Amino acid sequence: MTINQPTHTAPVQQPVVPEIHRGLAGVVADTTAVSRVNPDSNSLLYRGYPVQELAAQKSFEEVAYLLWHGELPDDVQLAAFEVAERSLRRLDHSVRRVIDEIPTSADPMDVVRTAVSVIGANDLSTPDSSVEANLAKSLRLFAQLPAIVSYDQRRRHGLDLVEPRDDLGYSANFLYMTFGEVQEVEVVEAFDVSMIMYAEHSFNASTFTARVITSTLSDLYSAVTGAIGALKGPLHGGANEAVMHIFSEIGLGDGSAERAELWLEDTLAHKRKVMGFGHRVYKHGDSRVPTMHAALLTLIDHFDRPDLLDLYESLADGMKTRTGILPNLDYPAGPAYHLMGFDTASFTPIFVAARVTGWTAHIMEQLAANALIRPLSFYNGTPERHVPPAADGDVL
Ligand SMILES: CC(=O)SCCNC(=O)CCNC(=O)[C@H](O)C(C)(C)COP(=O)(O)OP(=O)(O)OC[C@H]1O[C@@H](n2cnc3c(N)ncnc32)[C@H](O)[C@@H]1OP(=O)(O)O
Ligand SMILES: O=C([O-])CC(=O)C(=O)O
Repeated sequence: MTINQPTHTAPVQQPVVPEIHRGLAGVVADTTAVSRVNPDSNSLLYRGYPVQELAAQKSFEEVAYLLWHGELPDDVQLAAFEVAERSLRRLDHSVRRVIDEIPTSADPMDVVRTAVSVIGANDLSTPDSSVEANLAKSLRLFAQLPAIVSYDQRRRHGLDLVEPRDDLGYSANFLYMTFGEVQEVEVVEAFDVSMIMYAEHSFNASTFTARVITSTLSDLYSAVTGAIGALKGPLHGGANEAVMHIFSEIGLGDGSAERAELWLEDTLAHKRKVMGFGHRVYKHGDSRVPTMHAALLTLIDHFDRPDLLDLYESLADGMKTRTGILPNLDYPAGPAYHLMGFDTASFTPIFVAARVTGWTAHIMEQLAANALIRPLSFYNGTPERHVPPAADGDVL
């Protein structure tokens, strides 16, 4: 085979390097009406409502409805929504069978990701991306994720699945399915607040992943599955678990403040990151932290765990003094889930159960005015070169 090689020897023009936004930092990629993160006023609005007001006055179910429909439900709409959600809570046998096939040593995020994938594979309406079908799928995932997360925690501890109760609200039922008993109202309320805080946060990495997948006109379950993969990483959702690992490494109890100081000095000296601190968008503190911090204080009081508060505050104070970097939502949320009785590996799956509301709202928004998401890259690899001509007699 003869290959024509270029014969011209014109000087190679060095391409001009365009402005590159690594990590897409500071890039406004699209519009959204789902939420507004304002780092200047340190505020977060869901469909216009401050998240703090929603946490104080509304349930997670009402917030899910708001994110999907753009308005809070009235009493009739809420009653219908609750009936529908409660009717979908039970895990399908085939999903349960697949979970049972996964070793209990698996990362629970892999279990959740797989279970969502199976729900999608079983759903005959998966290819239907109409608003009605996608709302139904969003509700199905919202209703079933508590069963997946709670059952996976239980089986890791050798316990049987607890069937859902349809006389309990979302959060009370989630805790009931995890612990087999109805939890006290302070605990249920703190959990509900955490779900509202975690529900939505504009174009974060996992939501953007969901929007990228949706932009190819793939289905909602595929987009959520991809988003779960993005959330798993410790720079994103995985940080709530990492906070608890740091606490275990430092050790609770007498002298924790001194140990935290030494641990921090060593960590920063080795240029390691302290998980649960810092944020791409907020540079003066995460708008959600005060509300979640208050919920954590209620739990510390409820479970009489001042030791946890000592460590929590000394690490936050040390970070502020040494680096000026403030906690993000994962910092109070991790210890809050620990106090509620969740094992650490369940923390990021709980985040999935909350964020599925925001992800699916964005998926529907993306589809309503779709544009394929496909940015450019600047090539900095080996300059153009050519495969040497084959020697006579070479056989391909
Ligand atoms: C719900 C959520 O997903 S919230 C985020 C959860 N993630 C975490 O808690 C992980 C820890 N935090 C981080 O890694 C970062 O703060 C991120 C990834 C969240 C955002 O960071 P970015 O905007 O990409 O900034 P970047 O990572 O470049 O940090 C800027 C500087 O601050 C430092 N910094 C940022 N966060 C931290 C931290 N948690 N610990 C120590 N140093 C930090 C970086 O080392 C870097 O320092 P340098 O300029 O000397 O190299
Ligand atoms: O917005 C982000 O980059 C991360 C975050 O806080 C979230 O997803 O809740």
